[in-house]
Amino acid sequence: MKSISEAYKDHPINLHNIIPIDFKKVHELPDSHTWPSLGQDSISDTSHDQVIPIIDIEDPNIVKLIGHACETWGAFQITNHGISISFLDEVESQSRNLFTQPSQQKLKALRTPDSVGGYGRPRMQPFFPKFLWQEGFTVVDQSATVDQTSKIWPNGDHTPFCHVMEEHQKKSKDLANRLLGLMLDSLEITKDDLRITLLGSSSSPEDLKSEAPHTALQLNSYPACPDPNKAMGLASHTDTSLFTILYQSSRSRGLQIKVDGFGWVTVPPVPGAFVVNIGDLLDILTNGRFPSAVHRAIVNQSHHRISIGYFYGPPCNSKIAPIPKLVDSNHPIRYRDMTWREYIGIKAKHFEKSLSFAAVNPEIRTNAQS
Ligand SMILES: O=C(O)CCC(=O)C(=O)O
Ligand SMILES: [Fe+2]
Repeated sequence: MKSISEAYKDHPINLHNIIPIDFKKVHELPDSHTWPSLGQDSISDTSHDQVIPIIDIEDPNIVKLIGHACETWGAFQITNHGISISFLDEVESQSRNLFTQPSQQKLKALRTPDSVGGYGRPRMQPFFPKFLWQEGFTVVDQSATVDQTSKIWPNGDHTPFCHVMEEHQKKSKDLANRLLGLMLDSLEITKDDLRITLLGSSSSPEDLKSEAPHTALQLNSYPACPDPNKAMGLASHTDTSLFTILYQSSRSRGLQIKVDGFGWVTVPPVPGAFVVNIGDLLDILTNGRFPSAVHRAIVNQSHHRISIGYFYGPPCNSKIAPIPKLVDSNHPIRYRDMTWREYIGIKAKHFEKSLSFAAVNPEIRTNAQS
């Protein structure tokens, strides 16, 4: 069975699209990074700030609150989750530390065209004619990360970074498990129902535990930008995860979610909170009940913004299909069965139209693609 990292190898990206510019040397927005058609669309409307709910994980109504947020917005912010602000500050500061290294050092950890982990531009880059104002570092495999970061920081200085990222992945995994349970409860779906869809009826509950979920930590860096209204951090997209747990630095706004009837809504940073957004895989598994959130990151002139996304996925050999209990005459089946690997292939080819390609009837579009 191929791993997901191996599945990505089937869809290599052009090297030109991987190497970020040296942002420190750029004082005017280059034409290569100027998005002419953004106009007013890039300006956030602060009056809509409170649309995406902020939920305390210890709230007695947590199941209802999470279910409502997922169905309505495909996203929410979660507080009181047990991961301390001081720890998150450390994760942010180690990420900042990596991105403030000289360009020639960071390039030593450049991901190869067919790999997921390491330093580089976002995987979505090839879908756009203009470059994004972003550089990223993806942590998938701990030993590869140790290897790559030891090239960025010679003399063993990579250890604190690697240690904190490993801890963050562990803590995020526990939180993701807890959130998944709450999301399923809100739909009256058990973990067994989910397991049978993902791994088949001959699998056992131990299989879901022993088959490690596929996860990745995505560190995003958006340096202060000379002309933010003409630049784009990460363009409109949905995540290829069950859901994503995102930490954003509290100093500057940047994340926006597209909401029907509102347009682009800014998700303001709440100190210590995570943004949770539904990804394509949970959209498919819930038969569209939890829509994958369309989102993007805009940039600003004064701050170097950092965000850290934990992409939570099912085991690598999973089948992705609507859970039968969520399909009935009122909720006709929206998506066809496929393996996760097949979906990665669809995404690599069709990007934002991927959910339509997974739909039984492509005319029935999810609101993830409006
Ligand atoms: O930086 C952000 O707020 C969004 C990051 C994001 O969407 C991603 O990493 O997929
Ligand atoms: Fe995203």
